[in-house]
Amino acid sequence: MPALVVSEIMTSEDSKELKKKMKIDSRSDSDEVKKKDKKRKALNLYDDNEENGSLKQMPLREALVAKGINALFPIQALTFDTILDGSDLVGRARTGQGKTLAFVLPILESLINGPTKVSRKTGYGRAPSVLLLLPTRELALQVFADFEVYGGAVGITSCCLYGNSPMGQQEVQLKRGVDIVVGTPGRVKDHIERGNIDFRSLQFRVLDEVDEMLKIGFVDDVEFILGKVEDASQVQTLLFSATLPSWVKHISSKFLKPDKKTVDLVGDEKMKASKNVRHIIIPCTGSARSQLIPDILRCYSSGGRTIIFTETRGYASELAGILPGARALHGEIQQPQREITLSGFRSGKFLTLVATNVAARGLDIDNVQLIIQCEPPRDVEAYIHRSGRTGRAGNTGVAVMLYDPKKSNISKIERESGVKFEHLSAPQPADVAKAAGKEAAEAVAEISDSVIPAFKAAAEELLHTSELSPAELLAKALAKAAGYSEIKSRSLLSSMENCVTLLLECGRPIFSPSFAYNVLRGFLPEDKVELIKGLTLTADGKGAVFDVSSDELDTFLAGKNAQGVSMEVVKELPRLQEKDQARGGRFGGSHGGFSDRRGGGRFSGGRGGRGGGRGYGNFGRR
Ligand SMILES: Nc1ncnc2c1ncn2[C@@H]1O[C@H](COP(=O)(O)OP(=O)(O)OP(=O)(O)O)[C@@H](O)[C@H]1O
Repeated sequence: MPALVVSEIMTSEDSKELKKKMKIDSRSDSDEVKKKDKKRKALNLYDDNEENGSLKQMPLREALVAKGINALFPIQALTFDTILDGSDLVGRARTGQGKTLAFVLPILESLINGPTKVSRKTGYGRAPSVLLLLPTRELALQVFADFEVYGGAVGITSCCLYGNSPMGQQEVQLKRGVDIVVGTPGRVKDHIERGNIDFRSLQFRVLDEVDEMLKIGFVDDVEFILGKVEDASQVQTLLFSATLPSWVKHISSKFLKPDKKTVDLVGDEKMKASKNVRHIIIPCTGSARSQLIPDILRCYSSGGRTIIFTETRGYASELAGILPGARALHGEIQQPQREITLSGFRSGKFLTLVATNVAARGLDIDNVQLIIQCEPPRDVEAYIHRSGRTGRAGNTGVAVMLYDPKKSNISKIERESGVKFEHLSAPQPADVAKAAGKEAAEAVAEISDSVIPAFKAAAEELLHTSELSPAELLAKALAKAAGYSEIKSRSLLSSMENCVTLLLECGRPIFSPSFAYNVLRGFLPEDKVELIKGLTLTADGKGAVFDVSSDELDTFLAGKNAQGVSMEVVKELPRLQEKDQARGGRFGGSHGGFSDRRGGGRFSGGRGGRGGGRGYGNFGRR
C-alpha cells in the first residue's frame, strides 16, 4: 500500500477514493480474526512492510483487534500519516466516525516508534508529552479510558485531571510522572497554578470538541493553558470536532502553525449531522411532554438505550423521576454520582438516561438506539452532537425532537444542519396500546398452566355475569396486564391527551389567527371559542388547526356546515406556519405565543375585537 498523501483539504469525495484504496470495512470480524493466527495482517492498517500508515506495535494491534477494530475509519486513515509527519491538524468528521482514534493512534505511534520517540521523557517524575483538553468530565474520562487501553498496551501512561474529584491523587500521579495528561480546562489550570505540571517536554496538545472548548466560559482557561507552552513551535497542535463553525476556524488558527493541515470529511456537504440517524420531529407542547415521552420510548427505542436531552437540570431530574428505570445526569449532581450513573447506563443497569447538554458531546455508549430532545436546542451544533449519540460506528439510530409549533423555529436547524426532518405526529395511544396488547398476549401465553386452577373460578364467574363476549373480556384482561385502564385520545398538534386537533377551512385564505377566530364566532358561542387551544395557521395559508377537548368535539363538528366552513378531525397534521413566518406581515402580524392557550391575550386583536362582530362581515375588510 502506498503511503497516504493527505491533501490540504480532504473532502468526503477524496475519502471515498481513499476508502477504496484502504479497503476500509466498518464491520467487526473479530470472531473470525480470533480464529486465525493473531499475527496475520488483519488489514492494511497493520501492513508490516509499510513505512507509513501502519501501526508497528503488535500489542497495540492486538488491543485494537480485541475491541473489534480491524481497519481504520476514513478520518483515521486520513490523519494518521499527517500527524505522524509532525503537522498541526484540524480534523472534522460527522459524529460517531472515530475521531478519537484519529488522534490517539498516531500520537501513540509517534511516541513509541515515530519522530517524538527521541524527545519523549521517560523514568520517574517525567513531564508529560501529551496534553489533551476536553469540555466535560465524562468525556475526559472516556478518552482517558481509550489512552489507558491502547497506551497501556505499549507502556504509555496517562492520567485524567477533572474537577470535583480528589486533587491529591492527581498530584501524586503527576509527581510520579505520566506521558499523557487528559483533562478538563478548569482542573488542568488549577494544577498549572499549583506548579504541578511541567510543559517543557510537551510534544502534542489536542483540543477535542474544539468548538465547545473555545466557547465563552472555556476559552480563557484554554488560552491560559496553551499559553504555558513556552516554545509552541516545538509542539504539534491537533483540533478535532464534528462541528467547526467559522468563528472557531478563526480563533483556533492562532494556536496552529501556518502550514497546518485540514482533514474535513464534512466540508461543504449540506448534511452536517449523522447520516446514519433517522431525524424525526413531533409537535408537542411543554405540558404534554411527560405524557408523550413514554410512548415515544415504546415506539422507537427498539429495546435499546435511550438518551433524553432536556434544556434544564430541573426538568432532567423531574423527567427521570417520572420514567420507570430512568436516571438523570447533569451538572448539579455530585461527580461521584455522575460517574456511577454513567457507568450504570453503559453496563445496561438501566436503559434511559435523562441528561442536559453535559452528555451532548463525544459520549460513546453502545447500543444507544434513540435520542429524544425535549425541545429544539439553542444552536445547530447542539442538535448535531445530541442526535449523534446514536448511529455511531456504522450503526443506525433514531433521533426524535419535540417542538412546540407556536414557539420553535425548526427551519433554522433544518437549514443549518442540512437535516431533512421527517415530520411525524405523536404516536396515538390506541396504536401504542395495540402493540402493548400484542406483548401482553405473548406474555400470557408464556404463563405456566399452574395458575389456571387458582384463577379459573373467577374467570368463569366473570364470563357468566358479564354482558361482554369472552374475547372482549380477554381484551380487558390484556389491557390490565399491559397497565391500561383506559385509552385516551391525543392531539396531533400539541400531543396533549384527551384533546383532538381540528382543521378549519372557510373556502378562502386565512391570513391571521384573528380571522380564524372570527370565522369560528360565526357559528359558535363565545364560551366555546374560549376553549380553543393552540390555534395555528397552516403553511399553505388556507386553514387553521387548533385543539379542543375530546368532550367538546361534537359541539365543534356540529358547526361545520355553517356558511362554507369546513371542519374536520385531523388525521395527519398539515405543515404549519413557523414562529417567524407567523410573525412576519401577512400571516398574523405579531401574534405568537402559545402560552395563552385559549387564544386570548396575544391574540386579543385577533379575537376579533369584541366589537368586531361574530360573523363573516369582517372578512371583506381584511
Ligand atoms: N476503525 C474502527 N473500526 C471499528 N470501530 C471503530 C473504529 N474507530 C472507532 N471505532 C468505534 O466508533 C465509535 C465512535 O468513535 P468516536 O467516539 O471516536 O467517534 P467521534 O467521531 O469522536 O464521535 P463524536 O463526534 O460524537 O465525538 C467508538 O465506539 C469507537 O470504538
